[in-house]
Amino acid sequence: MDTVISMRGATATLGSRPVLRGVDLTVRRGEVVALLGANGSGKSTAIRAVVGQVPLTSGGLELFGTPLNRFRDWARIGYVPQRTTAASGVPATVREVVSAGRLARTKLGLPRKADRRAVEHALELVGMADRAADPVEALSGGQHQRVLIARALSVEPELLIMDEPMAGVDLASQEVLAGTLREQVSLGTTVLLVLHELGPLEPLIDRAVVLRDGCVVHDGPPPKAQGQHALPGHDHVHPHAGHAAEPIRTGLF
Ligand SMILES: Nc1ncnc2c1ncn2[C@@H]1O[C@H](COP(=O)(O)OP(=O)(O)OP(=O)(O)O)[C@@H](O)[C@H]1O
Repeated sequence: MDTVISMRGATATLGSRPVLRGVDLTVRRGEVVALLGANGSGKSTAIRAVVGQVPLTSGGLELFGTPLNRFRDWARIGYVPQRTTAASGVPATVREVVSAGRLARTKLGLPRKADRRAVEHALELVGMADRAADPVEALSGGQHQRVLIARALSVEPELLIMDEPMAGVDLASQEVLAGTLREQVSLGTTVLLVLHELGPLEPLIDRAVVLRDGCVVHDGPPPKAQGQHALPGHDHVHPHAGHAAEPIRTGLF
């Protein structure tokens, strides 16, 4: 099977802190892999390293079989960073934000019909087509997240990388997103996502990689959450929930 992501013995340091300490992460074509772990275990850093935003201090990384330093094919990858607002102070409509994602494909040429169609399709996939002309400031947190995911989908990526796509997302949006993801997976899209709990995505996950203190402590079937909730000391406090920081018990770690 083709290997889409191959990270070998990756180490990375942020400030003076070793955050990745020899991470092996393989994602094969068509797989859906969840990256799990407690707060601060290095999940975001690992996927930011995959998309070239955090340099590795040692180890190797290949994307689609090409070493990162020679990889140029970013339009094959859709990336949804850990939730920031899609608005970021710049007035823009939902369609403009999603179209910005498509620029990776248009290569700064004028958008063609196919590009416009891809943007509309991405909006439909996340159930936001009827809000296309609205300013992003007017959206709820969950709707923002749907727009960011539409932006990543607008490039029609072969590999979709998402950092906690369900964080701070209302139940209705969670269901829409789970459906969107299911459809992408059925089309053969490879997916790597950071999750703090499997939740509604559990049926889609082929494999889980669990990090602890920058090391992989599990790589295999997704851990069963049930029956482990009673484990002590395994709280995951979610910083992006948008309400008072209640520890969320994942039962996974
Ligand atoms: N820019 C930075 N400078 C220094 N340390 C950092 C920086 N960014 C992250 N860290 C630290 O690196 C460690 C790993 O962070 P990372 O965001 O990868 O963890 P995570 O598993 O994604 O956590 P969370 O679930 O809270 O998002 C944490 O201890 C964090 O405080």
